[in-house]
Amino acid sequence: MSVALGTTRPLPVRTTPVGDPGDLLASLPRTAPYAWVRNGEGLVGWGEAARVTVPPGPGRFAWARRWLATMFGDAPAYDDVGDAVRTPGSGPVAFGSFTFDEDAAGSVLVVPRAVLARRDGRAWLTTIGDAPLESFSPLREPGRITYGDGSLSALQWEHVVARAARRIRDGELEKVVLARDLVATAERPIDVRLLLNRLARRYPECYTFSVAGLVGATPELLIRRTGQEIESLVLAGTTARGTGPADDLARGAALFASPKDRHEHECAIASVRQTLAPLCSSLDTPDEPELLMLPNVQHLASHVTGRLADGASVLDVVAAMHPTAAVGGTPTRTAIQVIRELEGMDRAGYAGPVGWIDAHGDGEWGIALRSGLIQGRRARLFAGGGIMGDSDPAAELAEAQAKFRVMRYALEG
Ligand SMILES: C=C(O[C@@H]1C=C(C(=O)O)C=C[C@H]1O)C(=O)O
Repeated sequence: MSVALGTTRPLPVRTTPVGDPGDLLASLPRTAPYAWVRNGEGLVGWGEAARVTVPPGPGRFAWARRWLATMFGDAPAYDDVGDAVRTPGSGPVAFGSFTFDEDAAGSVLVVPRAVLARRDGRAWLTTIGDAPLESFSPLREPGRITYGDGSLSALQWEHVVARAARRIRDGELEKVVLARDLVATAERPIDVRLLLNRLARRYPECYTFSVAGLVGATPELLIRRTGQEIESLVLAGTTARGTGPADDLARGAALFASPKDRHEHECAIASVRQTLAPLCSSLDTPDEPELLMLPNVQHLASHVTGRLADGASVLDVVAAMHPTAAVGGTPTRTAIQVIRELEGMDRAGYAGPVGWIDAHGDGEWGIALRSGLIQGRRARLFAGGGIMGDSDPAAELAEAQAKFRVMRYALEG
């Protein structure tokens, strides 16, 4: 069965099971795709059945929620959204990217015309409308990549870090996350699909994403909602990879024992606990973090699980959580003010929520880290880290450089 999507432009929606589609990312026909993939599972989409720019301001998530209700209806019956698969991510889906700063323009929601998905051995295809789907266009290499400073040079950014650390020592705040940008320019237009393929291959444990030009592979899951169950992976505290297994182990042990990094992590966990607790009937946050080893860095990581007390959608939970202290700071309001004052750049969607939501309010949203904003031949790349009172500017710069490696690899191969 198929029904109308939206009120002004009714379009038929159909979700049907399909055989194993192989590599989801290899199925993308065009260069401006939507993606959310980890370990070969997830959703990819293309085409646009509907797209909206979310107005900035404190009510932006509520606005987005209302827009979704007019598009999908409020908790519709599966038959009413043409959904024969009936699982999180089947039926119509919106991909979204929200700017880090609620006052910045550029948050978007897009309902792709086609979504291909795989989870737990099942695969399905959702289509919206009756027009034929786009045909495949070959992948394009971007050619040579050159890099330039974004808003601040490395040296200027180190000064900014030093100023932030001083303000923390003076007692104005406890933690602030500062980032910088680099501008990459390619010889030819950048084919986002090529970046996605490289990211997913090199960083299978991360969420490889693409929404409206924002592309990356983030290790940080802000929130997953599956019915009443929620999950989050909180990261804060970072060290580089070692020169070999023994060095990795030694660096990991030093990170685990570092009071600066443990304090930084505790700020992030506390902010997540504080925002999730009122929404949950049960919430489990580990007493101690674990080590997450990625190809470029190691992080302190805490896996948080809980059960929602009422019918909050994944976007309601995103609204409550963003920005966590992993990307903002502690206390949140002061940290946001310090970021606005010191960073000297617009973060756009970097460190903002990115992900998808279905018609039943289930979905997965990450924090858009290890990412870049792709526009034609240009890419703005972003990376940063948590600054504490005893932060060493040179070490923070080195940490940001290690994080930039993700997108540099995506561009250069
Ligand atoms: C800010 C970034 O990452 C965040 C900061 C971290 C840290 O300072 O240790 C670790 C993981 C992320 O929560 C980034 O990747 O740009």
